[in-house]
Amino acid sequence: MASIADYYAGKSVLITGATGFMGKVLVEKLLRSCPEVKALYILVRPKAGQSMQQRVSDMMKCKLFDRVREDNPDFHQKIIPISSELTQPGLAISPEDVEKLTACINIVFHCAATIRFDEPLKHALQLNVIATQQLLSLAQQMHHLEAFIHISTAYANCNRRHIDEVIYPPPVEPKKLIESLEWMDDGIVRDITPRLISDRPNTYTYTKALAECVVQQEQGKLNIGIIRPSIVGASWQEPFPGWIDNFNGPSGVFIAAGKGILRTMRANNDAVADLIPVDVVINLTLAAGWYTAVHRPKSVLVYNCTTGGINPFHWGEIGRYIICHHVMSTFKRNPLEQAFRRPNANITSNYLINQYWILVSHKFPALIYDLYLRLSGQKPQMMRIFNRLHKAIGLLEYFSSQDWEWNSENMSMLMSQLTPEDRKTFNFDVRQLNWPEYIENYCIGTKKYVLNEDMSDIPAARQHLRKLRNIRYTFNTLLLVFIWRVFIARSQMARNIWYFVVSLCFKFLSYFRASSTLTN
Ligand SMILES: CCCCCCCCCCCCCCCC(=O)SCCNC(=O)CCNC(=O)[C@H](O)C(C)(C)COP(=O)(O)OP(=O)(O)OC[C@H]1O[C@@H](n2cnc3c(N)ncnc32)[C@H](O)[C@@H]1OP(=O)(O)O
Ligand SMILES: NC(=O)C1=CN([C@@H]2O[C@H](COP(=O)(O)OP(=O)(O)OC[C@H]3O[C@@H](n4cnc5c(N)ncnc54)[C@H](OP(=O)(O)O)[C@@H]3O)[C@@H](O)[C@H]2O)C=CC1
Repeated sequence: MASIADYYAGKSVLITGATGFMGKVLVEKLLRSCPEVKALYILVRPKAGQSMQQRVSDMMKCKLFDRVREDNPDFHQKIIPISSELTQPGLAISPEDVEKLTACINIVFHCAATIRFDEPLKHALQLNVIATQQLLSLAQQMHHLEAFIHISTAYANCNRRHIDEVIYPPPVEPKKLIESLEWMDDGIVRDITPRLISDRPNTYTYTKALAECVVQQEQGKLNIGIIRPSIVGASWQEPFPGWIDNFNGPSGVFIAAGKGILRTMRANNDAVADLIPVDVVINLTLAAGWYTAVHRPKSVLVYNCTTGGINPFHWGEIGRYIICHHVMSTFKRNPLEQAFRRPNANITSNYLINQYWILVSHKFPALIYDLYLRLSGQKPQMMRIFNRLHKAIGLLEYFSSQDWEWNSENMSMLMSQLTPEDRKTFNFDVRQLNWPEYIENYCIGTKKYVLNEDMSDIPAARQHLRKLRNIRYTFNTLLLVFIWRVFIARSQMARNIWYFVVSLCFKFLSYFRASSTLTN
């Protein structure tokens, strides 16, 4: 049986979303583990004042590509950027580029999407559904296409508790929705969005479900595979542990906890925290590309790429074990710079307890800090930061307070098809994943690669934590003295206790002094 790397040798691959988190890891892994791949065509748009070329050359300088750079300093020659804006008709690809792509592409990996939970429905539909439709049309014109791999999400059907590796009927026929929304202005669409998304929490999961349906409609014409990852986190092993480049999902939570901003969060202790490392997802994606092209399954194969059913890890464990132990101790050993308070976060499933801690540990310190900023002539900012944090956490809570069960038989089937060598090179066996170790590397990764903090500045960050600890002790002592003074002024009994304690202290001191004079 030919290995995965043998299969990709001499192949031209088209990747959308290559500048994103997962896309970059896909590009890197293909270049590193399939060095004979012919060319990687990546659809890129100019963004934030940067041209397409600038963006691609910046991307290739990223630390993620260090290992590839070592193996092959000329790796950039294999990357061919194609200018494209996926929300435009024809994906805004020039006729010359269309000709080039249709003539040479063998495999398509469609990663691009908007993953924002608060995306207006029209935009999410444009990017996640209509762009997918357009890409499928382009794929049908490709003369040598062997496989089309679509990246979906395990939460596309989060309105169900048990999710099989099948494409469920869509909430609405995508074509009808596209036609209806076309004539509606943004205000009307905003008003009807909650009714449309119904039992899904956001436009993201809703449009990803519609996209799966759009992909399925092409199943007679193309060889298609759909990958459904759960919550994608930092890399486990490759190209090095802990690589991550965004604030999404758990990363933002870890950073906010490490900065001492996030002190409380709501999660269901018994629910599975279905994190999956990005390198696992990418290894499975490449293996699925190989399998789809070589074995040409009759219908679309869906791969639920999750950990819950294989190596479960619960929010409660994260709360007790990870937050209290690993995340906090990792961040105390390797503190983030300029922390607001010492890291100390707790997970609770109780709404009222969470609200209490939000008031005491979030809003009250923010208010005091903003008062200090105002008094020192600076602009208050802490309350604004906390309001944004609460909005973000509120959007994530849907996923951390419920439980899903994914069937992942196709993942096991795919593993059984790999040669022993490929099973190592394209490892997606999550049974071997050691969660505490993974989370520790994840936390360090957020410090190094998301916040770009220098590990040599750790002593200064520790010093800052010590200063915060002293501020807290001083503040608590002053608060206690103040409360006690108020209490004493109002109660005779409190005064009596106070005089009794003070006289006891004096007696103890005089005894101590007398006995030390005797021994001298
Ligand atoms: C203990 C363990 C518990 C873990 C508990 C996790 C539960 C985890 C459940 C996830 C469940 C996913 C399940 C579906 C998985 C998918 O299928 S897809 C991937 C999931 N998608 C996401 O996670 C995206 C969610 N995020 C969003 O939708 C938006 O970011 C939000 C939450 C609406 C916030 O929007 P916003 O206020 O406009 O802020 P945003 O534009 O994101 O960021 C503004 C700036 O702040 C920065 N920033 C953002 N966050 C931070 C931060 N924490 N610190 C510093 N700066 C930050 C950004 O970099 C950005 O900077 P600029 O680019 O402007 O310079
Ligand atoms: N991250 C996660 O936890 C999970 C992700 N997924 C799925 O994986 C895929 C990749 O996600 P991830 O890498 O995290 O997402 P990112 O947000 O990091 O990347 C999205 C990519 O899509 C591109 N893109 C977005 N809009 C456009 C546009 N209008 N025209 C051209 N390109 C565009 C972005 O390009 P640009 O750089 O120009 O913005 C970027 O390359 C998505 O399909 C997502 O649904 C599934 C489950 C979990």
